[in-house]
Amino acid sequence: MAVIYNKKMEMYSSMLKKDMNIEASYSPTTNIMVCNCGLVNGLSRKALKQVFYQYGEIKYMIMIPHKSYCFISFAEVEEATSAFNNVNGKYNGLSDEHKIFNLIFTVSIPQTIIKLSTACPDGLEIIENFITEKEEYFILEYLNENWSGSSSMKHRQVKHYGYEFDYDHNGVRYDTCEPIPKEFEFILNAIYLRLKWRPDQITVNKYLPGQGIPNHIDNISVFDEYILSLSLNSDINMEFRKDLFKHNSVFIKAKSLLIMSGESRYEWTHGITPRKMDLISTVDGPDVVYRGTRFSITFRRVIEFTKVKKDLYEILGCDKTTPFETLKDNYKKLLLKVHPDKSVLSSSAACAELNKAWSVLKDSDLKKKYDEEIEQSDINTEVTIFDYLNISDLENNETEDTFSYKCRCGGKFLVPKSMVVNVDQTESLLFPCDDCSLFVEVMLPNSNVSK
Ligand SMILES: O=C(O)CCC(=O)C(=O)O
Ligand SMILES: [Fe+2]
Ligand SMILES: [Zn+2]
Repeated sequence: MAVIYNKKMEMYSSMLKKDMNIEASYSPTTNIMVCNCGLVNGLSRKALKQVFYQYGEIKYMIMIPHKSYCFISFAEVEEATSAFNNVNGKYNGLSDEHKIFNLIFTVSIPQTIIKLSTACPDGLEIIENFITEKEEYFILEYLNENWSGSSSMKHRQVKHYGYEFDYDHNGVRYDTCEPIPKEFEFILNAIYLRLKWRPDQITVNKYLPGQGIPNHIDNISVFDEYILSLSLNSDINMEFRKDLFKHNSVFIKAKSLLIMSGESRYEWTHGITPRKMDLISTVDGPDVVYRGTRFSITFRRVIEFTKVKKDLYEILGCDKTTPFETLKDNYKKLLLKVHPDKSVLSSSAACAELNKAWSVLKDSDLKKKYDEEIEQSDINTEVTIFDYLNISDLENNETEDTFSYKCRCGGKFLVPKSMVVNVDQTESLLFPCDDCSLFVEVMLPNSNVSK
């Protein structure tokens, strides 16, 4: 029997020859190419099998990443012939864009199983089943019930706890933000057991199928060395990129915890492509899986205020004594590295930081002023105020001569009574936490300061 292909099918066969160096066959073989459906348009192995299994013993299904065709191989020519006659050009029961397959017989099929790169960037760790199904359900229930107050970004919804980013001041503030709910406590504890690290800022992202998050590096001057993400309700591919050419797609299952530190946190961007499905590796070869609604909980720790402040010289990799020409060279080199046009690694924050440093240090007057400021800054270290309090806010149960107040870090602010009771002062006083770098400001009774 000779098979006659129309013009369109002839076009597919010449594409096949060009792409894969595989010949179309004008008599039946065991091999069939599905010309118009493949991984790139979301055809899964399962759907392919569903169409063909009834015609005989399927030997291979070859799916090729990023291609709109695929191959199926039967044990016998008769089986393939029957499949061809029943499926080609006919409604096959699948939905939408997959409902009609155009087929050709081929002399052979691609031989090498195409593998997706599964290497992880250094410093990236994925812990599968970090929480149980029950715990996942519990958190999802909580999030769904408490989702009001979230803000809609272009491609997802977000909600912050602990601290939120203040775009006006390019820093974080806790006073406008909901505290971390106690429902998350068991996760924080499990994280602490593992990393001896306790996050204090949480972002919950909600992605519908087709939504994603642009490639980015989490702000390095606000958050410290770990960025964690717990995935809920749907698996997903996260894209990691470094320089222009390094790209890894990492498949992240629901209930798993992603830990970014080291290179993966500081040198690779991460992002989620807005798509309804993902390409994944299976033991049989590549496949597609469809996304559901996904929640992710990102855990971060805010760098205490004093650490955030970076010396302008440090930013340019120099010091006070570096000659002007070297400063200028460094600035140019570093800018190339972070500039959005030059590299996917770009972070606009890094770019802005460099420009800020250079705008001051290139100007001899400003530089002189800045040098004087640094000398002064040992004396005027800035502090972060955790809360403004009246004496009545303080707890009286510490010791006979001391009030106390709980810090969000678990530590305490200790306030000697002698400093605040029956004192003839009209101002307020600052008291440090005994465990972290935060302060409370206590208004004295005579004070007129209202905040
Ligand atoms: O959804 C995720 O897993 C990642 C979220 C993320 O990168 C972020 O919130 O910074
Ligand atoms: Fe992130
Ligand atoms: Zn504290």
